[in-house]
Amino acid sequence: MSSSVTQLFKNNPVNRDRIIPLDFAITKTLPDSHVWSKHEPKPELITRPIPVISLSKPAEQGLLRHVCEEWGVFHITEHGVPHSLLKNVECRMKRLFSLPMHRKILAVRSPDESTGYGVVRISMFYDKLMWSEGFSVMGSSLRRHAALLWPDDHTEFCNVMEEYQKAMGDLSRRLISMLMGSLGLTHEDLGWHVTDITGSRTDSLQSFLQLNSYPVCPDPHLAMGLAPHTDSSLLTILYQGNIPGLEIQSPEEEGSRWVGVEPIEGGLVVIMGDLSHIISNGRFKSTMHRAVVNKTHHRVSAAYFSGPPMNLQIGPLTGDKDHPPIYRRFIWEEYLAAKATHFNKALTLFRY
Ligand SMILES: O=C(O)CCC(=O)C(=O)O
Ligand SMILES: [Fe+2]
Repeated sequence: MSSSVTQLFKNNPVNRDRIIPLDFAITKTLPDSHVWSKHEPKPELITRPIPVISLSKPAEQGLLRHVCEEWGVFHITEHGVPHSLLKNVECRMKRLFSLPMHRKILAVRSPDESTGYGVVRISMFYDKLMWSEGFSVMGSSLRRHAALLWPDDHTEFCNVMEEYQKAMGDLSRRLISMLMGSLGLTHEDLGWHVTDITGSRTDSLQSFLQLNSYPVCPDPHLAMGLAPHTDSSLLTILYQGNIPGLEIQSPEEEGSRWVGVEPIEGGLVVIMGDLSHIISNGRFKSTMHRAVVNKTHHRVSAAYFSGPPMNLQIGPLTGDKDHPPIYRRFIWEEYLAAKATHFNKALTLFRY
């Protein structure tokens, strides 16, 4: 991502005490700092299967628009990312997060940085702490941080993560084309709707990889893995292995119920981000989601966020006169800055 994003994090530093997670490996009871339910009662959970879209069946593209409007989250299968790569990523993540705390701390991100080891950035919006830790990768930060963790032995980790980022980049581009297609738009239209301030078209994606770790929790019903949020991306591709934990807000009863997104073997989860909601003029949902923890399994997930270059102007597709744009035009960087300050209220600031 551009240096202006780095600047964005510099302008919104996080208190250093709040970056280093608890040493979960030696914590046998849930400390008060991590007790959420007294603070925010957990709504009842319901189970409803999340739609599955096979990328090998072009006919299913027709389903896509409906699924994006209704759910904003879906599984994809036959996506072309080798199963062995997914398993390798999972295994490397487990190896990273199983390091002793004194090693992980060597790669801790500094208060004004976006990359490295630490709690997720949204922690700064909550009094309570989450039962999770993360490793954020952007641009060239991967090799720098991995070398701090494993001075003599980081090449394989970096190779796997780079291969994964490449696969996710290709898949993101393919999904974005499909999503535009489902709105009746061509790639050319995407150029028109996503043009830079000088008016020229660009195809390069900006991306960010967030590795999440949710250690085994002594009291999962009182803890929170990752607090409810929407993603600031165009779309996010999530690999969650085979341990459940991701939950989305029920499409029927916003705010009151959560639906568990059960992993499907070899599948990936696609989450529509705020930018898709805006580009589709509010049609596509950027669904509120969260991650819960469990008592028996260490869960890891890899979230790949993608979006347009930072200085590109984006805005709703010019609808017809019955559906005038409900959001103003802006650049992604502006949106991220608003999100860094106003978190879940940022979207409303861009409404007409
Ligand atoms: O770990 C998960 O299931 C969710 C991760 C997520 O929502 C995120 O990293 O933004
Ligand atoms: Fe997310």
